Amino acid sequence: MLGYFGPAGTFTHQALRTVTDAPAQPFGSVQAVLDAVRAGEIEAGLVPIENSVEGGVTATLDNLASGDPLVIVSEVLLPVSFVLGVRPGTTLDQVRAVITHPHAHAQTRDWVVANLPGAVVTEGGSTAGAAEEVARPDSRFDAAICAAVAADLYHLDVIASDIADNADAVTRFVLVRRPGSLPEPTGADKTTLVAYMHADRAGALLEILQQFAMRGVNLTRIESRPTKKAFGDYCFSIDAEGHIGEPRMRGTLKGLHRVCRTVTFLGSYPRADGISPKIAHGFTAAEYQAAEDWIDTVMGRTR
Ligand SMILES: O=C(O)C(=O)Cc1ccccc1
Repeated sequence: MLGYFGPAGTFTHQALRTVTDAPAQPFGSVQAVLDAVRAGEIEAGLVPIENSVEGGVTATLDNLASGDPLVIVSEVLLPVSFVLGVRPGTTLDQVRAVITHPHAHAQTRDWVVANLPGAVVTEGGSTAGAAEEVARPDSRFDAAICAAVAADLYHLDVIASDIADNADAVTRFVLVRRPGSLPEPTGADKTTLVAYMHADRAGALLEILQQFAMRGVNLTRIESRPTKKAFGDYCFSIDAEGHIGEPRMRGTLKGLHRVCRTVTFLGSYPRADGISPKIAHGFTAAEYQAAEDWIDTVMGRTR
C-alpha cells in the first residue's frame, strides 16, 4: 500500500494520481507519512519536498535528514494553482478568517493582501485539510486556499480562482521507501544527500562543493538547515545530477565521506523532467574506466 500527505484532495494526492491509480492511504502530516514508511505500515509514501516559489519544504527536508534512514525512489513535478473555497453563500467581502498550508499561503500572499484586506490567514495541516475544516458548519474559518479539486470534494463554493501570485509555480514531490535496492541508473538521474560538516572548520563548505566541482557534478538544489543540536550548527541538504552507480557520483560521495563529519545518502532516482546532464570531458564512465585500466597497467596488474 502507498501513503501520501492527505487528506484526499491535497496537491500531493494529485501528484500521486499522475503516476498511479493504485489504492493509497492519506496521512495528516509529512511526519506521519514518513513514520508509517519507517514502521513498515506502508510500502512507500509521497510527500512534498520543494516548491519553485517558496523553496524547500522544511518538514520533509528535516525529517529525512534526521530520522531513521529512508531513500527517495522517484520524484513527481506538479504545476499548482489555487482557489478560494467558502461555504455556499459566503461572499468575498465576508471573508475574515482563512486557513491553508504554509506553502499555499506563501504563494498567495499578495493576492490575499490585495483582495482580502484585514483577513487573517492561519497556516496549518494541508490545503485539503483546510477545505475539510471550512466545510464544517461550525468552523471558525470562512475560507480555505486549496486546489479546485479539494473545493469540489468538500462541497465548497469557489469564489476566486487562479489566485497564485506566480502563475508558473511548480511543486516537487518525492516517493520514499525503506532502504533496499536502488532504482537503476537511467542516464537522467538525481542524487539527494545531507552533508554534515566538521564544526568550526574554515573552508568546510568549500571542501564540500569542491567534491562536486572537481568531478563535473552539477547541483540542482542546496540548502542549509539547522541540525537542531546546537545553535549555529548547520547541515547542507543537496540534490545533484547523477546516480550513485555512476563513477563520478560514487567518487563525489566517497570524497564527501572523507571530508564531512557525516553524509546521509537519501537516494539516486530518475529525474521527473528526464533531462540528462551534459557530462564534461574527462568525467564519463568510460573515461573513469580507462583511467582504472591505465593504473592497472602501470602497476603491472592484468585483468
Ligand atoms: O497541502 C497540500 O495540498 C500539499 O500537498 C502541500 C502543498 C501545499 C501547497 C503547494 C503544494 C503542495
